[in-house]
Amino acid sequence: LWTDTVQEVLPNRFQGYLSASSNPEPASIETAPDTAFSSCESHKYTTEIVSLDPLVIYINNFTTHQEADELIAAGESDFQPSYISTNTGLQRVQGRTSSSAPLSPSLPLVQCILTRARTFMGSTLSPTERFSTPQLVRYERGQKYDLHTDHWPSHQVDDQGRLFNRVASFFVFLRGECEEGETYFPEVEPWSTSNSESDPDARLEKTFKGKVLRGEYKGEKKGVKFKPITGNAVFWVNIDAKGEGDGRLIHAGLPVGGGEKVGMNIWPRKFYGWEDGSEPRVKKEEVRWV
Ligand SMILES: O=C(O)CCC(=O)C(=O)O
Ligand SMILES: [Fe+2]
Repeated sequence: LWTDTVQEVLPNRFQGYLSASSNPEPASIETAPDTAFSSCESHKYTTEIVSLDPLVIYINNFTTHQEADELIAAGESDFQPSYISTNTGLQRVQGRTSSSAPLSPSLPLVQCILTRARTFMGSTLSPTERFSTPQLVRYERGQKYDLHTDHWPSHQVDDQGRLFNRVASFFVFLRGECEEGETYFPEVEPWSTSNSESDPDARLEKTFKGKVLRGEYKGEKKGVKFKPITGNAVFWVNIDAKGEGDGRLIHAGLPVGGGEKVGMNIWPRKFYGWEDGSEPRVKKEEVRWV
């Protein structure tokens, strides 16, 4: 039962339980309340496309308010000043003043949310392509995350020699009780502003009812920003079909004016071949997930 072949065909939420490194004693398996999985499977989200190219999708009710609170509670004791992940390791930078907490993917609720994200990704992820450890980010008054992209400028190499990158991002607003603090994409024009509308801002307001707004950069109207609303999420694609990073997805967490904003980063990873050409460094059956 504990072979990789079995793992590949199992739903994502069970894969962790069966990994070769985990204890296969059934008694040691942490079980989730039935409600966690049933609410997970029968998700209630709806979607609206903000931009087709690059692809940016607004997701209403990606989590329930209860799930959002439970996710925050799960990471509560692990918040640390935020770092960024670079080619040379983790770094503290002035441009990111929030605090962050990792969320263990083995927690049933976290697995549930990752399963939801995997289902959303449809056929774009293979069963062996996994998610980075999800991350909570918390901002208090004045805290922000300056313009950045979520993908690495060059693909990362896993311990098997495989190249990987963050193909897409979900940013989920888990607590939106704040002023300002929008997630801002200066290079993404919402579709309605490119239509021949006499007042694209009014049209945007009408379409998204205040959830999605025109942004402003150096005094000029530019791009799009998303208001933190508990349970809602923004999804976008970072890496194009050729495996190259799309700089148009540059974005920022604007400074929070007051109150508190908590978000959750979910980063699906895709593989982009092997570091040393096409040859795997290890035999295929020895490959373990990262
Ligand atoms: O806080 C936000 O609105 C965006 C956060 C973000 O982009 C990130 O953590 O990578
Ligand atoms: Fe980001």
